[in-house]
Amino acid sequence: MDEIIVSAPGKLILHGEHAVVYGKVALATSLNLRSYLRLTSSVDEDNVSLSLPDINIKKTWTTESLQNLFKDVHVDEISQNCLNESLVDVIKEFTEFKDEWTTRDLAIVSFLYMYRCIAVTDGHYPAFNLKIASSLPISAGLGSSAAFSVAMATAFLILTKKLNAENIKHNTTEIIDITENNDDTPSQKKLKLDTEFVKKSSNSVKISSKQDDDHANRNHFSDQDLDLINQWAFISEKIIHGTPSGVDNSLSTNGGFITYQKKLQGVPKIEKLQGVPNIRVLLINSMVPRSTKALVAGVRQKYDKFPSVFGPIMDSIESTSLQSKKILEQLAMTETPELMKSLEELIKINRCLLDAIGVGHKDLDQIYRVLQTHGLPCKLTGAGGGGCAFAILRQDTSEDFLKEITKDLSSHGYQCWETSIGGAGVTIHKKADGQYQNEAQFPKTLFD
Ligand SMILES: Nc1ncnc2c1ncn2[C@@H]1O[C@H](COP(=O)(O)OP(=O)(O)O)[C@@H](O)[C@H]1O
Ligand SMILES: C[C@@](O)(CCOP(=O)(O)O)CC(=O)O
Repeated sequence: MDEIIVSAPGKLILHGEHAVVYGKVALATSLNLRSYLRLTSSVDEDNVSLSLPDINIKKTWTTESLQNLFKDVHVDEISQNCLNESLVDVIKEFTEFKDEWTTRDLAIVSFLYMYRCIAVTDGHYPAFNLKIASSLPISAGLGSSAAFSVAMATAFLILTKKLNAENIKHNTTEIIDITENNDDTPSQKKLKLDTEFVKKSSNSVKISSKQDDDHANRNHFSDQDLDLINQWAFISEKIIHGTPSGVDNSLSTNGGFITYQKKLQGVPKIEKLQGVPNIRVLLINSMVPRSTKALVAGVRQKYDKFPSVFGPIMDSIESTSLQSKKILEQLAMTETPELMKSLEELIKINRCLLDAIGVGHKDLDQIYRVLQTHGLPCKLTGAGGGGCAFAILRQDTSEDFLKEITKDLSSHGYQCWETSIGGAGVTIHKKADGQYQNEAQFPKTLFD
């Protein structure tokens, strides 16, 4: 069957979570865990179907019902630059989760919003099946919502040919769409899907890490395409999160290593770091689910109550980002015990700062204690309140040492694994020899 498959990575914030919401610099990198989106032509050609197996959601709407829903929305009210709150309200009313809004429900609102704003063009409502399945743990601080948003924005932009035309060959797969009749025949209009991208090395995104070269080779978006994807993904993040800083979607779009700073006015400052060393990272999942939206709102409340206390803490968190960035740059030359020690010290310091703003959790404390007995400092990553923590491993860390740590952590019910970082951002998976590139990494549920 004709299809589009795209994927977008999760992220690891090394330093700067929460502070980044207040305009401070964050230091972050992409993960090798990704969310995969598969868009196929609809068997029942009047339907739009959404399948989100990771959060147990399956929904189908007729294109006619969606047309009715959005009949009063004017094109000039739609833009990737700002969230249309009244459109969100219309969708919330329609989806019937009227009282208790969970983040999970907001995935549907975000889908319908993006469908209307990107997939509908010239009053034409396309029918299709869309599925998103992730190898990322959801709501664990690794940016699953951003990966979800980036993958969705990209697929809709491809579907409607809104990405840089120079980059796209219009000769590949096709999807059947019967909602628009040509002449008097109840005909099927064939909508071309642009799944073949021509390599354009002059403006393709630069991957700063030495790792994950196969991902890097698949990424041929222009900077302009990436900006458009990122802008739309940010809108989706706003629906799911409320007040995101934009660091997660920027990283999921671009991949690699970045420093990110939100500006109160104007575009955020994103610096792509080049030549970052091949650092080893251990990820630990506390298995405690939490909501970024609730945690960010909780910090905001306390910040507003005690600005003179929270302001300097946010400044200090920013300093951990900036100092660590400098160390990473030095590490690119050579790994010395002193530099590794400084990186570890900053991790310990920031962990205390994050505790001070109230985003710790007793299971995270337990993880810190277990790793400390092995001499490994670690900190939470993402919004905290549970979710994931990470530790940086020295290059000579042995397998036996890692096995011991894993055993210790799993005896407390925590998962841990070494992960590779700095890989490619949003990627289109093309078929070669009857197989998709990196198909082995796709979650099984993508094809169920
Ligand atoms: N694979 C997915 N399928 C469906 N929804 C997803 C998926 N990944 C993320 N989401 C959306 O993002 C939300 C999780 O976002 P959040 O709480 O910020 O956690 P994270 O730290 O993983 O980004 C989910 O509740 C859902 O709305
Ligand atoms: C806490 C914060 O800095 C990061 C949240 O990351 P995550 O959603 O927990 O993956 C919020 C933000 O940057 O929007």
